[in-house]
Amino acid sequence: MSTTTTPGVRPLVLVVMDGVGTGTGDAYDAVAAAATPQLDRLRDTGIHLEVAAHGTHVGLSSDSDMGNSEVGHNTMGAGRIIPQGAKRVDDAVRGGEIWEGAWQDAVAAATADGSALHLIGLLSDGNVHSSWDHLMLLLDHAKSDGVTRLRLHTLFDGRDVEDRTADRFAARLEEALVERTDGTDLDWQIASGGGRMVTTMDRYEANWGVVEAGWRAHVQGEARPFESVSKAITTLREETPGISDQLLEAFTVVDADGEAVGPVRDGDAVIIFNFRGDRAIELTRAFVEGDGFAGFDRGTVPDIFFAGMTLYDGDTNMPPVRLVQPPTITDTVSEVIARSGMHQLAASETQKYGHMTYFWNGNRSDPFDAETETYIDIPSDQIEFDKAPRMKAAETADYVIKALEEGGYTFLRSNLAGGDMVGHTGNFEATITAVEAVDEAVGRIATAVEAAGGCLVVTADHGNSEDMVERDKQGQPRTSQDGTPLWKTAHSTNPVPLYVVDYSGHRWEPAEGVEAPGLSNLAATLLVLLDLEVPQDYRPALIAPA
Ligand SMILES: O=C(O)[C@@H](CO)OP(=O)(O)O
Ligand SMILES: [Mn+2]
Ligand SMILES: [Mn+2]
Repeated sequence: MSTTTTPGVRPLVLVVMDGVGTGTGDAYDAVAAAATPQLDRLRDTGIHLEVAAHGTHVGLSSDSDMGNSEVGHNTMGAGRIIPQGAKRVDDAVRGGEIWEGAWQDAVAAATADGSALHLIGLLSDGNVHSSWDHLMLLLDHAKSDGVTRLRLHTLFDGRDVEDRTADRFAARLEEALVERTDGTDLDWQIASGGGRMVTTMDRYEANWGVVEAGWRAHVQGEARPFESVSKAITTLREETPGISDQLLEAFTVVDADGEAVGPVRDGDAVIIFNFRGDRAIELTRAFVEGDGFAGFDRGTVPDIFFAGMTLYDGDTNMPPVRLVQPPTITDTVSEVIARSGMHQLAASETQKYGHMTYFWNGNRSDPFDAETETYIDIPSDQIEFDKAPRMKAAETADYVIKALEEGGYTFLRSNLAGGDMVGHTGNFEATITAVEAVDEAVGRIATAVEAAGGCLVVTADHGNSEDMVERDKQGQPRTSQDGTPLWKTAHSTNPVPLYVVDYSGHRWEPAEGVEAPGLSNLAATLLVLLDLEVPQDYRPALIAPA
């Protein structure tokens, strides 16, 4: 039996099954297709609720927006619905603040003799990391503010939008450029690009080589040369039939003499237009950090004006200059728990480490109280995740189980990444394996929580693996030309399960009259389970003493 540092309080364990929502149970639901005896057991023994994890429930603009890890973990940790992502930028556009300050400085740099404005980001309308509309607005304002030389560095998605649409997005962008430059002497061009999982958008320092590939392509103009972005996409697809947009090799667009059309030079202005930080921060650091930068050998770093769309890391104040200021999220649930003196553990593999720490804590990397909080980062594999779909589920469970056996922690939270990361590959069979590994890990944790006389809460941050096919407007599965399913790599708008099983003898029942239960109700639920006071502005708990 474990001893906890807070007498009389049993350990509370939260497991976030990343990207494991509740689907229809049809032939494209990898969660239903997987054998999940452990989750079935939880559903039968404890409280089972379904909560919303998308759209306005997590602070996004509309209920057609799928959930994602950033907003999901922010919302779970904050206990409130905070305006998020695209919506934050939309508000700044509406109020006009976005075109003041940093934007004006970027324009000033870019319109000085011979200089250019570089826009780097994800070419997508998925609204998870970037917004198509924001990019168009940047182009409009660059034109009205007199930016004559503009270069775009485009990362292909295939993850938040239908896969194998990079060519369509590139064509749309080319059209948008023509619309704005036709009949003018504006020199605006696409200068480089690549698939987001191999170019630039690494996260949590899992693989700096990805950022280095982007740096060579966007900044130095030294990646594989192509005469145009469309030529790059066609050729790379011919070389690897069926390749996902996420994996398209980094490239540089060159002119007839083989010269890169848009490397970043001294005096230029660079803006990363992604609003989400986890996959934008590493390239940001490569631009703004001094000699201490250790990610990779940058060569000569151009002396430029740099701005990000918004703040990507609150603790390190990165980037120091941004177009839109971020929301401040205070009194998050782990801050409240830290104030009570209870000890906390956060464990996750690298791919979701910042989700369980930084996003969970309202965009703050450091513990609130280093004396009482421990963060464990379990290194993720550096291969495509459908090749090793069990990911680090077992290892993550090992840490939680060991911590429970040794005692000392009152609140232990962890993330199991497989349902989401493998779901993003669009590989249905591998996603089933990933979900089964998650199920086993949850089962082992449940056994340890029971042995410790604790309480277990299991939920998810958004859907993904439970809906693995692209659908038409009527919700019918779409197929490729050869009749095979058009596998989906993106998240979903489905609800997620919430299981509460208390092995300590406390008895709970679902709280009555909670309106539109969602992820924002989790924090109060946890505080009630810990017998701590719930801050007044939190959304209510979903359980009450029976
Ligand atoms: O991989 C990512 O960056 C996003 C999808 O774009 O997934 P998640 O929100 O689950 O981290
Ligand atoms: Mn997620
Ligand atoms: Mn995801």
